Amino acid sequence: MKKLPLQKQEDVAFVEAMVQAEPEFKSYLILYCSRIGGCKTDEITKLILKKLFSDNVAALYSWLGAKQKRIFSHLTLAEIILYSVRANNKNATDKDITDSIKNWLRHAATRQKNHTHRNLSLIIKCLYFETIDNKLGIRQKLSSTNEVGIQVNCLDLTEITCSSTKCIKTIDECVSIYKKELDVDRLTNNEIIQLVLNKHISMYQLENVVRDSKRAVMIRRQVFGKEERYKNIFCSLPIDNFDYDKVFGTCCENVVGYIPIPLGIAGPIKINNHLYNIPMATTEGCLVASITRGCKAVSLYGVESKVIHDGMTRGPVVRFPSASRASVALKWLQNLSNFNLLKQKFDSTSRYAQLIKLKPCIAGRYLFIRFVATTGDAMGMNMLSKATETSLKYMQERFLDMELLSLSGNFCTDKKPAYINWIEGRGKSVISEAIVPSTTITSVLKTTVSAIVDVNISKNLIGSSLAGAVGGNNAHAANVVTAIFLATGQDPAQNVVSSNCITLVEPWGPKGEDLYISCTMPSLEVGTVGGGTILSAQGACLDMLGIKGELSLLAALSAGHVVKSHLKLNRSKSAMK
Ligand SMILES: CC(C)(COP(=O)([O-])OP(=O)([O-])OC[C@H]1O[C@@H](n2cnc3c(N)ncnc32)[C@H](O)[C@@H]1OP(=O)([O-])[O-])[C@@H](O)C(=O)NCCC(=O)NCCSC(=O)C[C@@](C)(O)CC(=O)[O-]
Ligand SMILES: NC(=O)C1=CN([C@@H]2O[C@H](COP(=O)(O)OP(=O)(O)OC[C@H]3O[C@@H](n4cnc5c(N)ncnc54)[C@H](OP(=O)(O)O)[C@@H]3O)[C@@H](O)[C@H]2O)C=CC1
Repeated sequence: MKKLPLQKQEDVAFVEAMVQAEPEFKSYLILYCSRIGGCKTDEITKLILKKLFSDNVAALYSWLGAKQKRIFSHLTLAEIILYSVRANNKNATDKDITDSIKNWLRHAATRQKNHTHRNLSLIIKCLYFETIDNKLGIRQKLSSTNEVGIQVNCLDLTEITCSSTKCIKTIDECVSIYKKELDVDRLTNNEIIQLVLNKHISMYQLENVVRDSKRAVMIRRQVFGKEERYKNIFCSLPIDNFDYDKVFGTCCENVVGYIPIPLGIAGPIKINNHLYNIPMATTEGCLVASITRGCKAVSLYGVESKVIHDGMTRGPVVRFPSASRASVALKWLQNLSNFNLLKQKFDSTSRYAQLIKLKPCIAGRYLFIRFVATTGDAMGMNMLSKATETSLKYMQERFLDMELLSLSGNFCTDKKPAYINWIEGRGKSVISEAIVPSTTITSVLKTTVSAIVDVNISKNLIGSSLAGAVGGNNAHAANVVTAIFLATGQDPAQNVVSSNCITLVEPWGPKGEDLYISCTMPSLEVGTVGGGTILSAQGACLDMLGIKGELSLLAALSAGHVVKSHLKLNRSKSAMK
């Protein structure tokens, strides 16, 4: 077996012999190389070179044999590269391509020195050869190759099939294969695209149909890419190095790639005597710097933080024939033994969700019931929805005239500003406090206690109240909440309610030279299991915080960051001076 990238001169000699002896193998390699991708000529060329040659072997070559190296331009592989690059970019000239090759070969020795283990060898089973050569119509020719087969990445092999610009089968044959066998293993990507374009397969069902998430994403991109206006879009949208299996059916539909967001680390910050670094995904320059300065400002005494209440909510709306019937149901709900009956039903739906409270509210013949429950380490919205639905079914057995209008009656309230969350709390209710010594106020924040207090009163208290803000008595809690939510796989839309925060500051100490600051956040909707936390990058950020399975800490941490972020107020004040 040989592996790509080729590691030794003997491997190169072997493949050279193969491509010269087996025209089909040469075509196969061209297809393989032309699907490696890239946008500009230099990038395409280097990606191909990187897939084919290790730095070890590349260091033995120069384009024309200079420095007594082997002559790369004499290789049939060089011809294959030129051909494959042009297949990607028709405008690529021989000079552009050879310049890229020369340059890449020239630096091989340095790369080799710097990254001895960088070689990303792509391994797969020879089994795929059979599938692929069938698809390409090469058939048994490569069976001899199997003994010596080059190992390549199965995904790349799949790409090869899609690279074919023509359909080998007619659309009717494709439909027949798809319908009869209900799988598309025998179809090339291009043939599947034809099935999508002809509406035999829904775009969003590709994962189910091809049973290979990455292949589905690639096909979808190609379908969209057929539209002139999207032709160049996908060059800038990454596709690789992402676990699409985790996404499908859980995090997103109709997936065509992912959006990279810069991830910064703020801190460290001391919360309840532990030091944390804070992962923040943001595109707002200055934010991480601001939070890091805030963390520095409270580093002497650290932050004390507590979760004072825990309860995720779902508030359905039901309707009765009359207000008086609705009031009977209201009374029924207020009875403790009925609560316990409902709780039994509610709790039976999950190992973790536990009903702790019901808050009914009546408006004419409409009854709103706010179910409040703890949800273990999960944010809990799906759990609440499932458990609430089961509880309501039980209630409907008691109240045959009860009509369920909506499982969410906006009395929850999820993803909308609402006083009920501000007053009653939702998710984790967290308080955090810190003391900033006078010396820090001067040296790190470069302002005064009175200036900070002044800004906090005028802006966060008076200004926000004049504006009629709900939970907006702060400077930029949403900045911190959202950046941490994105980094750690929380539901980003829940920044609306989670950013509720009131920041309070006072002069502190015998002479009032120090600053006391607190942040109260009644509705942090966070989890360390479920939702986007299952994705590996987001999981890694949770690992950085060391809080998987210890949710209260995340809540505390978020609040702690906000404490720090609010110290940024001094900066505005300085600027005003
Ligand atoms: C899931 C559906 C769409 C099914 O809807 P359905 O009608 O059962 O599905 P269908 O199989 O009959 O398909 C109908 C069409 O939906 C689309 N469709 C169907 N499936 C897909 C898919 N996989 N990917 C992409 N598109 C899809 C597609 O256009 C399809 O037409 P077709 O192309 O087949 O002719 C529907 O039940 C729905 O919209 N549910 C609501 C889900 C939702 O909005 N979730 C957001 C989270 S809830 C939340 O965050 C806030 C909340 C709820 O708490 C706020 C509150 O308090 O109100
Ligand atoms: N449905 C809706 O209306 C809304 C849904 N969402 C979305 O809901 C998702 C989050 O829902 P959520 O309910 O948090 O997550 P999940 O739907 O992923 O539910 C959590 C799952 O993890 C299991 N679990 C395992 N270990 C634990 C543990 N230690 N603590 C808690 N649960 C554990 C639960 O078990 P078990 O099965 O025993 O409960 C449950 O199956 C997000 O994707 C969010 O975007 C957001 C807003 C509204």
